[in-house]
Amino acid sequence: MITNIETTLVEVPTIRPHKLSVATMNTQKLVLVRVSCDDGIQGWGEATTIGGLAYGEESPESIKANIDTHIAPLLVGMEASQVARAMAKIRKTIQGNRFAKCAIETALLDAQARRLRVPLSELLGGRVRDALPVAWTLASGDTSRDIAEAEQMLEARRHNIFKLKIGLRGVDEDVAHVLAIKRALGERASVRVDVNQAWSELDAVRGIAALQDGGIDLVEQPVKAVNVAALRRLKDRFDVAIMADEALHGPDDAMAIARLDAADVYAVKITQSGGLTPALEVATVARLNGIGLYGGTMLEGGIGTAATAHVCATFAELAWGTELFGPLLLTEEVLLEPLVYKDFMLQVPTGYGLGVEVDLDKLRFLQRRSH
Ligand SMILES: O=C(O)C[C@H]1C=CC(=O)O1
Ligand SMILES: [Mn+2]
Repeated sequence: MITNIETTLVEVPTIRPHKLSVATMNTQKLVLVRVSCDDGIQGWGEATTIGGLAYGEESPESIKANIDTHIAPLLVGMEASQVARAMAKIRKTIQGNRFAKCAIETALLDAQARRLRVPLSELLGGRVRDALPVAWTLASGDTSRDIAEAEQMLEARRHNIFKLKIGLRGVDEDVAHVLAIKRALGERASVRVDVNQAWSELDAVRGIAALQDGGIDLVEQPVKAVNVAALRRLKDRFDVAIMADEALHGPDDAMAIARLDAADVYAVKITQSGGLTPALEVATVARLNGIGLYGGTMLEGGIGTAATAHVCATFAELAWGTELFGPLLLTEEVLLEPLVYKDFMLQVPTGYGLGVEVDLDKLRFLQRRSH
């Protein structure tokens, strides 16, 4: 039986400013959820988002309030091992709140996988891989600093895929910045861009033409999320891969975008999808429509990152790898043992459940420091 659900907000500084077109992050606010059950088993989930309300319509504070006030009371007293039944009740009763639902589903599945003594991936159909390629985002805002950072990552064999955040500056300035980095790294790395919706369609036509010529491999969400028609026109016009990110809010969007043939690649995010099960559905829609997969992040800490890793470990094809580097952007670790990154890959945890243990002392310390 589910006996208690607790949500915790902790604010952690990033290792350097992380500049996106929608926000500059100097800290990240982690939203963590713990579900306790009467058999003594606990499960953890995460509902971290980016930039307060700058990126999406759920804020860390609204997620906490809605879980505490509206979602937890629905669940307490329910049978903890019946995860699908619990989630069906929430999905029927609660509109929206995808991030909150994701954290709850993650925690329930973590608890259930621990109960069954299997890694979470085995509850999701079973893993076909134990390690995932992992990109790093260069977003210091400074070209030479970004190049130095990329060189360090290549040298350490931690990342050889780089995603550049653009859209804050003018198109020409951004293109010059990206192409300078691509020239410096050459064939040693895959260089991709994420515009985070900042461009008009005309900007995108100009920008993508130059990026494609310069050897950039992928362009993520160049135009507004709602403008799926423009995304489709860009996909038709260019050979470079076009990825849908903010346009994807779960399986229904995945279906709609696939019907319009508007993207080459989907960024699968468990939070944006509303949970692990709907994220798997997004991936299935992609597979059935010949759309490539990429494991996305909302720059979560170790819990959300591990959860996505278990999901991505079940994908037969993962042509574009992942960007599951969230914990590496933070100055503080919330896990007792950090996730393992080596040889350009994130190792998918092998222990029961998420396969990660939360450092409760660290969490208390971070909580005190956040207030
Ligand atoms: O993809 C996004 O839009 C959000 C996020 C993922 C990596 C990163 O640096 O920012
Ligand atoms: Mn993105």
